[in-house]
Amino acid sequence: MNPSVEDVCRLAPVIPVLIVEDVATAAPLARALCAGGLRALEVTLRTPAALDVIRAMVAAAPDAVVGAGTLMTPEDVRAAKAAGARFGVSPGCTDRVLDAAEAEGLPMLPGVATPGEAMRAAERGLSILKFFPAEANGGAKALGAWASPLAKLRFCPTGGVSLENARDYLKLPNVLCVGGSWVAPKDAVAEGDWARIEALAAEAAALTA
Ligand SMILES: O=C[C@H](O)COP(=O)(O)O
Ligand SMILES: CC(=O)C(=O)O
Repeated sequence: MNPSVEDVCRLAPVIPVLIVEDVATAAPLARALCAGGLRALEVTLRTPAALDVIRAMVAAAPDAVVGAGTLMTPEDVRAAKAAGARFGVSPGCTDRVLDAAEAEGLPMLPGVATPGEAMRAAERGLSILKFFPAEANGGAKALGAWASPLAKLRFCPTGGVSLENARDYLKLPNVLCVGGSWVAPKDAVAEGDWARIEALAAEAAALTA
Protein backbone atom coordinates (compact mmCIF):
# COMPACT_ATOMS: atom_id res chain seq x y z
CA MET A 1 0.00 0.00 0.00
CA ASN A 2 1.26 3.48 -0.82
CA PRO A 3 2.05 5.86 2.03
CA SER A 4 0.23 9.19 2.09
CA VAL A 5 2.12 12.26 0.90
CA GLU A 6 2.23 13.38 4.53
CA ASP A 7 3.83 10.05 5.55
CA VAL A 8 6.43 10.51 2.80
CA CYS A 9 7.19 14.07 3.89
CA ARG A 10 7.53 13.07 7.53
CA LEU A 11 10.02 10.23 6.94
CA ALA A 12 12.99 12.62 7.10
CA PRO A 13 13.67 16.38 6.89
CA VAL A 14 15.04 16.02 3.36
CA ILE A 15 13.81 14.23 0.23
CA PRO A 16 16.78 13.66 -2.09
CA VAL A 17 16.03 14.76 -5.66
CA LEU A 18 17.94 12.32 -7.85
CA ILE A 19 19.01 12.62 -11.48
CA VAL A 20 20.51 9.21 -12.20
CA GLU A 21 22.17 8.47 -15.54
CA ASP A 22 23.49 4.96 -14.93
CA VAL A 23 21.24 2.22 -13.60
CA ALA A 24 24.29 0.45 -12.16
CA THR A 25 24.53 3.21 -9.55
CA ALA A 26 20.88 2.91 -8.45
CA ALA A 27 21.20 0.18 -5.84
CA PRO A 28 24.30 1.48 -4.00
CA LEU A 29 22.94 5.04 -4.17
CA ALA A 30 19.60 4.06 -2.60
CA ARG A 31 21.36 2.00 0.06
CA ALA A 32 23.74 4.85 0.94
CA LEU A 33 20.92 7.37 1.27
CA CYS A 34 18.86 4.99 3.42
CA ALA A 35 21.88 4.14 5.57
CA GLY A 36 22.30 7.86 6.19
CA GLY A 37 18.66 8.12 7.26
CA LEU A 38 16.94 9.48 4.13
CA ARG A 39 14.29 6.97 3.11
CA ALA A 40 11.97 8.91 0.80
CA LEU A 41 13.79 9.11 -2.54
CA GLU A 42 12.63 11.08 -5.59
CA VAL A 43 14.00 9.69 -8.85
CA THR A 44 13.36 12.30 -11.51
CA LEU A 45 12.25 11.11 -14.93
CA ARG A 46 14.91 13.26 -16.54
CA THR A 47 17.18 10.50 -17.81
CA PRO A 48 16.52 7.56 -20.12
CA ALA A 49 17.49 5.23 -17.25
CA ALA A 50 15.05 6.70 -14.71
CA LEU A 51 12.35 4.00 -14.83
CA ASP A 52 14.95 1.24 -14.58
CA VAL A 53 16.55 3.17 -11.71
CA ILE A 54 13.22 3.15 -9.85
CA ARG A 55 12.87 -0.60 -10.40
CA ALA A 56 16.45 -1.22 -9.23
CA MET A 57 16.06 0.92 -6.11
CA VAL A 58 12.78 -0.74 -5.16
CA ALA A 59 14.46 -4.15 -5.44
CA ALA A 60 17.69 -3.19 -3.69
CA ALA A 61 16.50 -1.01 -0.83
CA PRO A 62 13.39 -2.36 0.88
CA ASP A 63 13.59 0.40 3.50
CA ALA A 64 13.38 3.10 0.87
CA VAL A 65 10.12 4.68 -0.25
CA VAL A 66 10.92 5.34 -3.88
CA GLY A 67 8.98 8.00 -5.77
CA ALA A 68 9.19 9.47 -9.24
CA GLY A 69 9.79 13.14 -9.97
CA THR A 70 9.38 15.35 -13.04
CA LEU A 71 6.03 13.75 -13.89
CA MET A 72 4.88 15.89 -16.82
CA THR A 73 2.18 13.76 -18.49
CA PRO A 74 -0.38 11.06 -17.68
CA GLU A 75 1.93 8.61 -19.47
CA ASP A 76 4.74 9.53 -17.06
CA VAL A 77 2.41 8.86 -14.13
CA ARG A 78 1.43 5.42 -15.45
CA ALA A 79 5.01 4.48 -16.28
CA ALA A 80 6.24 5.58 -12.85
CA LYS A 81 3.53 3.59 -11.08
CA ALA A 82 4.25 0.52 -13.20
CA ALA A 83 7.96 0.80 -12.33
CA GLY A 84 7.13 0.70 -8.63
CA ALA A 85 7.04 4.36 -7.63
CA ARG A 86 5.03 4.88 -4.44
CA PHE A 87 4.60 8.62 -4.80
CA GLY A 88 4.88 11.16 -7.57
CA VAL A 89 6.37 14.65 -7.77
CA SER A 90 5.92 17.23 -10.47
CA PRO A 91 7.45 20.66 -11.08
CA GLY A 92 3.92 22.02 -11.57
CA CYS A 93 0.30 21.18 -11.03
CA THR A 94 -1.87 20.22 -14.00
CA ASP A 95 -5.31 18.59 -14.05
CA ARG A 96 -4.16 15.94 -16.51
CA VAL A 97 -1.30 14.80 -14.28
CA LEU A 98 -3.41 14.98 -11.12
CA ASP A 99 -6.28 13.07 -12.77
CA ALA A 100 -3.89 10.33 -13.90
CA ALA A 101 -2.33 10.09 -10.46
CA GLU A 102 -5.76 9.79 -8.85
CA ALA A 103 -6.75 7.09 -11.32
CA GLU A 104 -3.55 5.17 -10.57
CA GLY A 105 -3.78 5.66 -6.82
CA LEU A 106 -0.40 7.39 -6.83
CA PRO A 107 -0.04 10.00 -4.06
CA MET A 108 1.15 13.26 -5.64
CA LEU A 109 3.32 16.11 -4.44
CA PRO A 110 2.84 18.67 -7.22
CA GLY A 111 4.72 21.93 -7.47
CA VAL A 112 3.26 25.41 -7.03
CA ALA A 113 4.92 28.79 -7.25
CA THR A 114 2.09 31.20 -6.44
CA PRO A 115 -0.79 31.45 -3.93
CA GLY A 116 -3.25 31.12 -6.83
CA GLU A 117 -1.74 27.80 -7.88
CA ALA A 118 -1.77 26.66 -4.26
CA MET A 119 -5.45 27.60 -3.95
CA ARG A 120 -6.34 25.70 -7.11
CA ALA A 121 -4.54 22.64 -5.76
CA ALA A 122 -6.41 23.03 -2.47
CA GLU A 123 -9.70 23.16 -4.41
CA ARG A 124 -8.78 19.70 -5.72
CA GLY A 125 -8.35 18.47 -2.17
CA LEU A 126 -4.57 18.62 -1.98
CA SER A 127 -3.09 20.05 1.19
CA ILE A 128 0.61 19.18 0.84
CA LEU A 129 2.45 20.78 -2.05
CA LYS A 130 5.93 21.40 -3.31
CA PHE A 131 7.03 25.06 -3.34
CA PHE A 132 9.12 25.21 -6.51
CA PRO A 133 11.58 26.64 -7.35
CA ALA A 134 11.90 27.72 -3.75
CA GLU A 135 14.93 29.99 -3.65
CA ALA A 136 14.17 31.67 -6.98
CA ASN A 137 10.61 32.38 -5.76
CA GLY A 138 11.65 34.35 -2.72
CA GLY A 139 12.86 31.53 -0.51
CA ALA A 140 11.85 31.02 3.09
CA LYS A 141 10.76 34.65 3.44
CA ALA A 142 8.15 34.23 0.69
CA LEU A 143 6.93 30.83 1.84
CA GLY A 144 6.70 32.08 5.43
CA ALA A 145 4.40 34.84 4.21
CA TRP A 146 2.01 32.21 2.84
CA ALA A 147 1.61 30.52 6.23
CA SER A 148 -1.10 32.72 7.69
CA PRO A 149 -3.39 33.18 4.65
CA LEU A 150 -2.90 29.62 3.38
CA ALA A 151 -3.05 28.18 6.89
CA LYS A 152 -4.25 24.69 5.93
CA LEU A 153 -1.50 24.02 3.42
CA ARG A 154 1.91 22.45 4.07
CA PHE A 155 4.92 22.51 1.77
CA CYS A 156 8.08 20.77 0.69
CA PRO A 157 10.23 23.61 -0.68
CA THR A 158 12.57 22.42 -3.44
CA GLY A 159 14.95 24.17 -5.81
CA GLY A 160 18.04 25.90 -4.50
CA VAL A 161 17.71 24.35 -1.04
CA SER A 162 21.01 23.40 0.60
CA LEU A 163 22.43 22.36 3.94
CA GLU A 164 23.07 26.05 4.60
CA ASN A 165 19.52 27.34 4.05
CA ALA A 166 17.41 24.21 4.84
CA ARG A 167 16.91 25.23 8.48
CA ASP A 168 15.35 28.54 7.41
CA TYR A 169 12.62 26.52 5.69
CA LEU A 170 12.31 23.74 8.29
CA LYS A 171 11.53 26.24 11.03
CA LEU A 172 8.49 27.58 9.16
CA PRO A 173 5.13 26.36 10.49
CA ASN A 174 3.99 25.43 6.96
CA VAL A 175 6.99 23.26 6.03
CA LEU A 176 7.08 19.49 6.54
CA CYS A 177 10.40 18.76 4.81
CA VAL A 178 12.59 20.09 2.01
CA GLY A 179 13.72 18.54 -1.27
CA GLY A 180 17.20 18.86 -2.71
CA SER A 181 19.83 17.34 -4.92
CA TRP A 182 22.81 18.33 -2.76
CA VAL A 183 22.83 15.03 -0.89
CA ALA A 184 23.74 13.09 -4.06
CA PRO A 185 26.33 15.18 -5.93
CA LYS A 186 26.95 14.15 -9.52
CA ASP A 187 30.67 13.59 -8.99
CA ALA A 188 30.15 11.41 -5.92
CA VAL A 189 27.65 9.23 -7.81
CA ALA A 190 29.95 8.97 -10.83
CA GLU A 191 32.91 8.00 -8.61
CA GLY A 192 30.85 5.56 -6.58
CA ASP A 193 31.72 7.45 -3.41
CA TRP A 194 28.88 5.95 -1.39
CA ALA A 195 30.56 6.79 1.92
CA ARG A 196 30.43 10.49 1.04
CA ILE A 197 26.77 10.22 0.04
CA GLU A 198 25.92 8.36 3.24
CA ALA A 199 27.67 11.10 5.24
CA LEU A 200 25.79 13.85 3.36
CA ALA A 201 22.53 11.97 3.96
CA ALA A 202 23.27 11.60 7.67
CA GLU A 203 24.02 15.32 7.93
CA ALA A 204 20.73 16.09 6.16
CA ALA A 205 18.76 13.58 8.24
CA ALA A 206 19.99 15.31 11.41
CA LEU A 207 18.68 18.70 10.29
CA THR A 208 16.16 20.32 12.57
CA ALA A 209 14.71 23.76 12.61
O1 LIG B 1 15.22 20.85 -10.59
C1 LIG B 1 15.66 20.95 -9.48
C2 LIG B 1 15.40 19.97 -8.45
O2 LIG B 1 14.08 20.00 -8.11
C3 LIG B 1 16.23 20.11 -7.24
O3 LIG B 1 16.78 21.38 -7.14
P1 LIG B 1 18.24 21.56 -6.56
O4 LIG B 1 19.18 20.88 -7.53
O5 LIG B 1 18.44 23.03 -6.53
O6 LIG B 1 18.29 20.91 -5.22
C1 LIG C 1 11.52 19.77 -9.56
C2 LIG C 1 11.13 18.44 -9.19
O1 LIG C 1 11.23 18.04 -8.05
C3 LIG C 1 10.59 17.63 -10.24
O2 LIG C 1 11.13 17.70 -11.33
O3 LIG C 1 9.61 16.92 -10.04
